[in-house]
Amino acid sequence: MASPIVKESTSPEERLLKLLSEPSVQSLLTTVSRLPVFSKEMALAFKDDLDLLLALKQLKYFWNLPQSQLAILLEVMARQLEGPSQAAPFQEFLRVLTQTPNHAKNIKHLNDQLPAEVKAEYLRNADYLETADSHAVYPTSIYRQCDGFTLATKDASTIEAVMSTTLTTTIKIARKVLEPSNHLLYNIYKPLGRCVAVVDDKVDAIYGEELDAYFAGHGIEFKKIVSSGNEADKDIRDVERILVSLKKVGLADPQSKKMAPPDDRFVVTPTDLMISTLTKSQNMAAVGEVVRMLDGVDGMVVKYSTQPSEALRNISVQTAKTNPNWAEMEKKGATSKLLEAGRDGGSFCNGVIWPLCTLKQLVAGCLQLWEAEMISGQAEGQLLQLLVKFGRVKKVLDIGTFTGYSSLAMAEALPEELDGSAVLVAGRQVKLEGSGWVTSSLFRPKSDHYPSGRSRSGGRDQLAKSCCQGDGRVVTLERQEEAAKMAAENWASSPHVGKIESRVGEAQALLQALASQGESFDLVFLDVDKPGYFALYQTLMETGLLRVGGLLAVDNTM
Ligand SMILES: C[S@@+](CC[C@H](N)C(=O)[O-])C[C@H]1O[C@@H](n2cnc3c(N)ncnc32)[C@H](O)[C@@H]1O
Repeated sequence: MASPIVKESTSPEERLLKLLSEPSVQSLLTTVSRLPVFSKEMALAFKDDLDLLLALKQLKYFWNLPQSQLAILLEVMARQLEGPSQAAPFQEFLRVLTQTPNHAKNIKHLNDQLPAEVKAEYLRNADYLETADSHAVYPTSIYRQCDGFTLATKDASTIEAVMSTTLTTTIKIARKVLEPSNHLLYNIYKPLGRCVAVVDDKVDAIYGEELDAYFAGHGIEFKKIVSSGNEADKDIRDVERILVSLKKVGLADPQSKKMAPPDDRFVVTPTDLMISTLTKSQNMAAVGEVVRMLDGVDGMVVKYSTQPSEALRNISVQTAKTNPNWAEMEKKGATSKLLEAGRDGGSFCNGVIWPLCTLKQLVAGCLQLWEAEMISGQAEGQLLQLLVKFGRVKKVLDIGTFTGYSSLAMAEALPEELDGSAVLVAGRQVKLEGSGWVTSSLFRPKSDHYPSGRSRSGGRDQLAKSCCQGDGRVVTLERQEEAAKMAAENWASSPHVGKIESRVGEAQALLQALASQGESFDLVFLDVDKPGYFALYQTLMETGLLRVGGLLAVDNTM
């Protein structure tokens, strides 16, 4: 069995592939994978060689075992069946294999590198096991086996189910386990890459240093969770504390993976806030259930609410994709300030672009993505559209443009026809009565709007005015020139672009200017820096910018 692994001229991985391609090894592995290794019969059959029984119990799962663990198990097999001399080559092979970066990767990952006929044979076995003994190819743990079956009446009004779980464990009583030459712990933890140990403070006081030295000496990451060894402290709270510590080092029940560790949770939305508060609570079982429910809310809303237009979807995608530019621009001095979420930390934004950038990426602390999170997105966009339609709104003030999502969402819901002199059509073209087609780039904002300083012809001005000051209109305010620019690019492909007028500057100053022009709006959407809300609210009320009977929607207030 050992011959393929002793050819020292080839890499350990190549030797392992050779070993797996050996007909006798392939036959051994596929046969063992089909054995009922946890059964009483099997235990009794190997009662005189428990080391072999233990190796077989694990070898059954060879497909999902780390490469180095397979090497260890084959060494045990060789030793138990053929004697120490046959096992020796495996020890040397294990030494070189564990120095390769991939030794902790599962055997099934080698699949594609195997010769075609060998690979086909392993896959045939995996296919067979998938139905005959699915746990053998999809184990949740190699120490646990679950089974069950259900019977149902034809109309499924009665269902009878039987379920079982079988656990197996190995207890070894050994001396000098922490001596560097003792491989008992090494054989278990080296293939896994790390060891997490729960020890009481007495054990830590006596053996702590030796434990540290053993794992450090073997190059195995070691995490120690020390708890009180006093009898008086051993109650359910101690168990909970240990479980929380295990979760912190990344050992959680795979079923509860969605419950992000509290320290990592990036708090953005009110839902996040609830989740992070709950996960810090003590009663983890009940809390876990609630957290999972809350965690699913955003996804559910996105999935089941009306889907956004292509143009709005593109804004989400573009914002996520181009957002890293913000930090770059900040470095180059192209923006004067980072957007408010990064500065005051008090901004709550909607997490609707989560499908595009995962929470993990956000947690990675990358400010750029944090900023991308400021987009209002699908759920809020739909609500804003609903408000516009139900309120028969014609004039909207959008305070906080960012990359233009809320402006376009509301523009889409506004009445289509403007003032009769121009009709918006798909794409970027408009038809003037008595004239040909003209592109909507003619709807260039006024010089104090974004983008500023471009030349305009009188006719174009008139057209821009007639469209922007027609029945359906969104005026949107943004302090960041770059954000406003991005928004303008995002709207460009929408047939509703002509309804949007972008103004760049501090919201308070822009509001005063609008008020002095005698403007008033049916709907105001306030979505800027949260500490500034109250002053802006006062201006809106005192200047009449929000018409009597108008509607004020304020983001992130719940
Ligand atoms: C939460 S985002 C707006 C999101 C946007 N409504 C959407 O639908 O995607 C807030 C935006 O307001 C801008 N902003 C924050 N405080 C401002 C202020 N005082 N005046 C003008 N703009 C401001 C920020 O630069 C940022 O782009």
